[in-house]
Amino acid sequence: MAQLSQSSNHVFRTSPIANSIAFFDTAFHCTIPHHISSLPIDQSVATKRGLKKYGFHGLSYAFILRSVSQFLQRSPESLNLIVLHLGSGASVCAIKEGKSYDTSMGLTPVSGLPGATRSGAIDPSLIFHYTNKAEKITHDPNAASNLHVTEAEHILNSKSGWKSITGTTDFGEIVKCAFGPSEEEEEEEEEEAESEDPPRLTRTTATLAYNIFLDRILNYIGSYHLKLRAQVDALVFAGGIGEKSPELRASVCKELEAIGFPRLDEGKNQRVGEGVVVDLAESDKRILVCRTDEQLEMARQCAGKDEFWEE
Ligand SMILES: Nc1ncnc2c1ncn2[C@@H]1O[C@H](COP(=O)(O)OP(=O)(O)O)[C@@H](O)[C@H]1O
Ligand SMILES: CC(=O)OP(=O)(O)O
Ligand SMILES: [Mg+2]
Repeated sequence: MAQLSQSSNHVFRTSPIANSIAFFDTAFHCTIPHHISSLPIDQSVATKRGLKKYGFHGLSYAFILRSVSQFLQRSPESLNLIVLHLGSGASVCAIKEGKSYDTSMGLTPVSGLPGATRSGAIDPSLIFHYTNKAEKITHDPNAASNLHVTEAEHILNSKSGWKSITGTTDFGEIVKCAFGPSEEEEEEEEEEAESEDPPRLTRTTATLAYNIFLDRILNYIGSYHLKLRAQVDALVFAGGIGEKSPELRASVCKELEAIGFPRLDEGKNQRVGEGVVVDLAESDKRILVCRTDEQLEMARQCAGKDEFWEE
């Protein structure tokens, strides 16, 4: 938020007469049913402090829903989708009858899928393993203030994920290393690297990061497929990784054959054709890639407001 507000200040300074319009990346998820967005905690605390699942990447999901609806020539209200927005921050959304029904990020983007520097969902007690005063856990608020939990939160948000395992935030590099040619020399180097600090990109660390990501993605697809009662019109890949990694798409889709998704057309998967939405396999359950565009979604939502066109 600090970075965001700094860039807003820059805009106010450089373009003082321009209208400023704010978009909430959470707005798309306001349709998530109460029991899904609610946390199993004291409800009076939750309500008073606004503690619930908000979800993120909403602008991207809005763009994807509209684009897929146009591509399939079906109304958004008739569509059930499982959408994977896989970028530096990654999330999954179950769209039921054109509305967000569940999503993997929560109160903050740290929950759900792991990402470039985020841990994703973990056992919450893990944060106490990052504090040096964990033995002081207590209901006494004065003692609790010494726990340095904010540092643990920083570690889970900014010092975890791919960066913490491989030393890089670039998933493209991770894929190259995990699938690249294996050489003996490289393996020797890896053995040395394992005990090294900070973490380095080796075949072992790259494969671990890749397999963790795949495993967590499958957790959500399985869960959302069931929640949508197997009535899924399309699985959609989006975001930098979803759009550019044929390896990850192939790994995910191979597992999905078990729940009735079609076999991926490997030619189409390797060379995704032109267009905002591209089909990778034709069947009742489609597998699509969508080149998402959050900026265009904001511009489109602005352009749709009559008040901005009045003289
Ligand atoms: N060819 C590729 N294969 C796999 N991942 C890729 C490839 N090209 C880019 N990426 C990854 O896409 C991610 C960035 O995606 P993007 O949606 O732009 O993220 P964000 O908006 O969250 O910064 C980076 O992790 C980058 O490494
Ligand atoms: C919420 C989030 O992770 O955003 P981004 O994909 O831009 O990192
Ligand atoms: Mg992004």
